[in-house]
Amino acid sequence: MKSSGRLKLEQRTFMEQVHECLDNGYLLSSKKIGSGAFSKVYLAYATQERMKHNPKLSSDLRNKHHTMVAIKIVSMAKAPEEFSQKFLPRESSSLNATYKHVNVVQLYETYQNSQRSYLVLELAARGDLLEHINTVSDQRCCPGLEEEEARRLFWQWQLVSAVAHCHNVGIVHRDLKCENILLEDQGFLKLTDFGFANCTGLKNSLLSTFCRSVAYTAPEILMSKKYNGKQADLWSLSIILHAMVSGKLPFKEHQPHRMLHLMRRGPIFKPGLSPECRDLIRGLLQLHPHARLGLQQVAAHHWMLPAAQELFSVLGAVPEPQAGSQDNTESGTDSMYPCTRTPCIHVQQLQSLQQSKTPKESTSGLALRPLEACPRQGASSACQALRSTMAVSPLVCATRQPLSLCSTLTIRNMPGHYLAN
Ligand SMILES: Nc1ncnc2c1ncn2[C@@H]1O[C@H](COP(=O)(O)OP(=O)(O)OP(=O)(O)O)[C@@H](O)[C@H]1O
Repeated sequence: MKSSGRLKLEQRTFMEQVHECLDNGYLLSSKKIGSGAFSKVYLAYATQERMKHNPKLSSDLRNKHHTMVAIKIVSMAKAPEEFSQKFLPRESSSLNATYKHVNVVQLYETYQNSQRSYLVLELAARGDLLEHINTVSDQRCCPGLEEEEARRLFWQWQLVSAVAHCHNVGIVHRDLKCENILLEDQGFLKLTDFGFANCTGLKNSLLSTFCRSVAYTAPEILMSKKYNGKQADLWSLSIILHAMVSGKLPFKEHQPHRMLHLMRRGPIFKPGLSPECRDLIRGLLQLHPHARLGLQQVAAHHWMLPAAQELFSVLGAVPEPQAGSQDNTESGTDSMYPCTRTPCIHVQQLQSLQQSKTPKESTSGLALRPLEACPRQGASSACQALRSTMAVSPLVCATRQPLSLCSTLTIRNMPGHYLAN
C-alpha cells in the first residue's frame, strides 16, 4: 500500500506531466499502457493544433482515423547518466532513421526539460508478442501459435520486413525479443525499443558491446567476441520464431557457459512442428555467424512459400525459371544453405488486380500504387500473398519487369507495399 505522502507526490508529478504535454500539444490520459526501467508509457491524444504543425503526426494519424499516441516519459532523476546521455539519444536517432516503415513504431517527436524526456510514439495498443503467444497458447491449450499465424507475423506481416528495413538503413537493433515487438489494432506488428540499437552505417563493422536479454543473445556475443550486429539480429530472430511456434525459448539458462552448452546441442522442437519450420530455425540458429541464413534467404525459405502459393493460385501466375535469372538477388547471397528462390510475378498479371488510384512516384522513376488500392472483390487474398512476397522490402524490377525480392526501393513519403504500374 502506498503511503499518502507518496501518493500525493505521484499525483503532483502526474499533473506536471499533464501540463508539460498540453504545452506541447498533447492531452495526456491517466491510462498507463506500459513501463520500463526508467520510463512510463501513457495513452495520449494529439490536439488539432499540434497536428497542424507536425506533418509526420498528421499524415500518420489521418490514415489511422484517430488521434491517439503513446507518450513515453523518461524520468531524468531516476535514469542513470548513461541512459539519458547514451541510450535515449540512440533510441530517438534510430527511430528517426527507420522512419517510416509500417512495421517499425513511429517516433513523431520528442521534447524535454531538466526533469523529463518525452517521446511521442505511434500507439500499438494490443500488447506485445510475448503476451500474445501466452494468450493464444492458453486458448488453444497448446503451447505456441499455429504455424500459419507465426508465418503471418514473422514474414507476411512483418517481422523480417521490419528488421530488413532497419538493416537497410544501417541500424542494427541488438535487443530483438518478443517483449519488444508490439501489436496494433489492425494486426500489424511494430518493432520498438531501440535503446540498444547501433548505427553501423551500411558497412558490416564489428561491435563489441553486450547489451541484451541473454535468452536471445547470439553465441558470439556470449563468448565476448567482436560481432556483426546484423548477424546477431538474425540469431535473435530465430529465437523469436522458435518462441512463436513452440511457446517457449529454445535455450534458457542464466549462466553464459551453460547457455553455450545448450546452443551447441541445438534446439529441441515440439512434436508436430513441420520439417520446413525446423529447417528454417536451424538455418538461423547456426553457431557460426556467417553460416546463418541471410534475410533474403529467410524470406525465400520454403516454410514461407504457402503465402506466395496462395498468390499464384489466385493469379494463375507461373514462377520464373530459376536458371540464369538476372533479376533474382538470391543468387548473390552467401550461404551454404540451399537457397529457395522466391518466384516472380509478372507485371501484366499484377495489372489485372489494379484499378486507378493516384500512382506514387518512386525514386526509381517507376509509377507505383499501394497494394491497398486493389479494389476488386477476390483480390484481397492475392494482395495479402503479394505483400508477403515483397515483405523484405517493397521493390520493383525495372528491367525485365517482374516483381521479386531483389533490392530496396525507397518510396518518398509513403510507407507500405506497392505494385508496379
Ligand atoms: N508505442 C507504444 N504503444 C503501446 N505501448 C507501448 C509503446 N511503447 C512502449 N509501450 C509499452 O511500454 C512498455 C515499456 O516501453 P519500452 O520497452 O519502450 O520502455 P523501456 O524503458 O525501453 O523498457 P525496458 O526497460 O523494459 O527496456 C512496453 O513493454 C510496452 O508495453
